[in-house]
Amino acid sequence: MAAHLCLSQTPCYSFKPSSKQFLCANSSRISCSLEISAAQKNRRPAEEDIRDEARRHNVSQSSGLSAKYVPFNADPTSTEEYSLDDIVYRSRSGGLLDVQHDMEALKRFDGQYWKALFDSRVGKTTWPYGSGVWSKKEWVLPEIDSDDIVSAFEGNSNLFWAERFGKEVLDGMNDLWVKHCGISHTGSFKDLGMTVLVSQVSRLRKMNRAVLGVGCASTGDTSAALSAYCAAAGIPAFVFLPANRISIAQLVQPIANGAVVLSLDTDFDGCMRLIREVTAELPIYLANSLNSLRLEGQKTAAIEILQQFNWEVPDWVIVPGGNLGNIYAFYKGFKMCQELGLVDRMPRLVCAQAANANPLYLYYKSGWKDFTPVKASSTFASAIQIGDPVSIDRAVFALKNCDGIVEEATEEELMDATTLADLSGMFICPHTGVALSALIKLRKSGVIGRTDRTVVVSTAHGLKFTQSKTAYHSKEIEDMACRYANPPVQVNADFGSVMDVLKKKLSPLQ
Ligand SMILES: Cc1ncc(COP(=O)(O)O)c(C=O)c1O
Ligand SMILES: N[C@@H](CCOP(=O)(O)O)C(=O)O
Repeated sequence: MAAHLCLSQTPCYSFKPSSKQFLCANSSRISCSLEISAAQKNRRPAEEDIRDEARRHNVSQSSGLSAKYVPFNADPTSTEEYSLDDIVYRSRSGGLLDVQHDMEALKRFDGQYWKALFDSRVGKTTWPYGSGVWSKKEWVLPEIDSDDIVSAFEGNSNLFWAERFGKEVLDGMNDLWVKHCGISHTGSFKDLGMTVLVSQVSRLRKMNRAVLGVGCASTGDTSAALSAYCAAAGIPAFVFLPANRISIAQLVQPIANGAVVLSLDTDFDGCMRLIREVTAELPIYLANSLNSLRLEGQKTAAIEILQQFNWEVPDWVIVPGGNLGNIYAFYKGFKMCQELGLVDRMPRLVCAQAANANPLYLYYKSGWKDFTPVKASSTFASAIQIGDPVSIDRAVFALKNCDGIVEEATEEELMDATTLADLSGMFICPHTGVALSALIKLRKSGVIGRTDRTVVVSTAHGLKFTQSKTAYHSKEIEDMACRYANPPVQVNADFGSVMDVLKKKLSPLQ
């Protein structure tokens, strides 16, 4: 069982970090890996589940590693800090918080060590490392007990080579990838952050902290993830949704998972204001990305991309932005990999917004001079219909520090891009369409080169957004040409009529 201790588990602190000793550690891990496969031939006893098994193997703490809350982008002389077991979402000055890891402790292990450790965990069922998030536990919540973790083995999502879209829509782009974060437990990238937040809540409740439930404002994906993870852990969930502004598929998710669903006659920004007021008054823990814990999970998607490229850095990563937590999470994931020696540079990030909800784009275009929240109008990319993003400061920091860019997409552009992606074999959400539209523009202007390795982050499953796809293919959208619509053909159920239709379809192909 020593194998579990040193390979699947945590850095062993019994050795010191000289390069020679690292070599020893690494070679001992290799021999351990042989032992582990022999040991795994024996299944765990029938009465044991995978949590029990992890406990028996003592697959648990990352001794010596730690993390805390600090004010986001604080002055280096600041001494303000909080334990992750505190219930705190804002700094004393009212600013954002950030989870700060003990980088010196993490640096006691070199980049090779971390790469080997993370790679060794992919695709296994070992609790909790079978999750793409918890396979990076030491960089996420190093101090949480594995017993407190609430996970659906999220992450490890497909990095899809968008061969046909790249070649045909983008004029021969041959290194284009779509990171399918939405092909996930609840159908969006929010699972990555929610497993971390709900796990911490589970820990706080065991510590008898006053957390009777967890709540969020949502445009549909945060609420779905929160409800599912809370249901899995038996924790009450409360979700505030803008009435008539989210898809039916998204609305039904929290209902089905037993959350208390409040449908409010306001937009997302109004729901966000309300949940902040409510969580300040009641023992309900705030689950929106204002809570920096969420971003610790979301950042693992960036680490996973590097891992999937065998630790090579792509040139560009394009992320659709709404409340703007995710763009910072990606930055943070890439930055940690650079600082800890897993890679030697950063990709350039692009944040893509719907033109109908574009406060970050306007700010960027003003040369970062003038930020004004906007009243977001209706968009098919409904999950990013946000005019007053809580993580604006995080997003600006991220973009400034990686030579980033902000782009926008009109309704027609984003729906056309979504449809073209679907026609090339994907089935994406409109937010991914926003990111692809940004890519199309940046390719056309030559900012992104034909051979640049580019990753587009797909944030939700297309099946949540069938209403907009149906409207497009039925050419029912006012003022939109719906150029790529592919409506079904109504045809009489007799051989002659069917043959007529098929011959017409085949003739241009001959
Ligand atoms: C599907 C989808 N894509 C993109 C986003 C944008 O993410 P963020 O709010 O972190 O900018 C959201 C949520 O806002 C979302 O639900
Ligand atoms: N798209 C989000 C909006 C809220 O974002 P969050 O990351 O702050 O929770 C949603 O699905 O609700």
